[in-house]
Amino acid sequence: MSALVEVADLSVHFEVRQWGFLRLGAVQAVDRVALTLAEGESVAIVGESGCGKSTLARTLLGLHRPTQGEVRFAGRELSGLRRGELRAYRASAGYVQQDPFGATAPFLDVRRILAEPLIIQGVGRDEREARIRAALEEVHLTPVEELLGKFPHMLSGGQQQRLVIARALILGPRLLVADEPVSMLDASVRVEILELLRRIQGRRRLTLAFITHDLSTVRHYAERIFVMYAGRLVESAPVDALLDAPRHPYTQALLGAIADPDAANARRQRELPAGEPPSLLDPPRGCRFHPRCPHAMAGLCDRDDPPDFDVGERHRSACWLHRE
Ligand SMILES: Nc1ncnc2c1ncn2[C@@H]1O[C@H](COP(=O)(O)OP(=O)(O)OP(=O)(O)O)[C@@H](O)[C@H]1O
Repeated sequence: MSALVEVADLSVHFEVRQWGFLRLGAVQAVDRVALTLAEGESVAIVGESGCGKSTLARTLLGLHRPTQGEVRFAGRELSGLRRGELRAYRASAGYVQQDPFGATAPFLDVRRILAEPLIIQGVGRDEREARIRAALEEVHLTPVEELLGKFPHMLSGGQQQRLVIARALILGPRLLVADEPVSMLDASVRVEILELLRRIQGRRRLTLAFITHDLSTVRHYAERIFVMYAGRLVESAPVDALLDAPRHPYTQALLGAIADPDAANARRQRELPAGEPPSLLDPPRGCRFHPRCPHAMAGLCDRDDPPDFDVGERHRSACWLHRE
């Protein structure tokens, strides 16, 4: 499989200022992340709230500029794109946000919401109408005729997220970034929306980056998992290897914290280690997980940054435990 997205040594830091001028420091939301997504691959990026998942996702979409490092899409570096090229890139990369309610303008009807990206790309009226109808069919927002004139507040939460998905797909992207696409929805519609995304991903051979804090759902929706902690990528592996034999102490703790309904797995129900993720304004030296890690080695983990170690087939873990 050829690479579609290549991220190298990527850092995204946000300057924090008081009264607009006094520099307090920088939030290291994403720090020295490297990853590659293959064309047609479905991956999940997981981690606790505030670990930098959304910042990474938005940087893949060209919405944040890297502080350091680069993001390449189909071989082209995003920060080197000119305005017209960036517009073309936006057509290649769809975005499904967490909050479907806030993602659409309340005063536009469904037809107009879906027409907007097509108008920006200069698509003519007849073709627009045909593509809008096809998009609504694809996400099962039917009967199409009835839906076209509705406004977002007339739709249920699940219907609104289908609309957001239709809009993300309408320009025929090669990459779809879905940031916690079901976390604001009722439990009853979550599976439907996840199934829909999976079917569309398979049918269109899309590269799907699925951002979530919920490891319990990813087995069904991703081929590979990337685990983030405090702005860093700490482990990546094919989904079965990561869920069945996690190697990084943070992933092990995260998995242990999942309430697993399967009694055979009840022994895995542990708590995350005490403490909070560190402040990204002043992250700990060495491994960022070391203050919470049960295996932390004094003089090493609190001093030196662990590199990525190969611990299996396409399985990498950034932990000093693997150094032999
Ligand atoms: N524009 C910004 N300016 C300053 N700090 C920011 C900005 N955007 C994000 N951050 C900070 O960067 C860190 C990572 O945030 P991010 O939203 O990427 O995490 P996340 O893992 O997606 O969390 P959540 O699941 O809660 O959305 C947080 O500390 C957040 O406060």
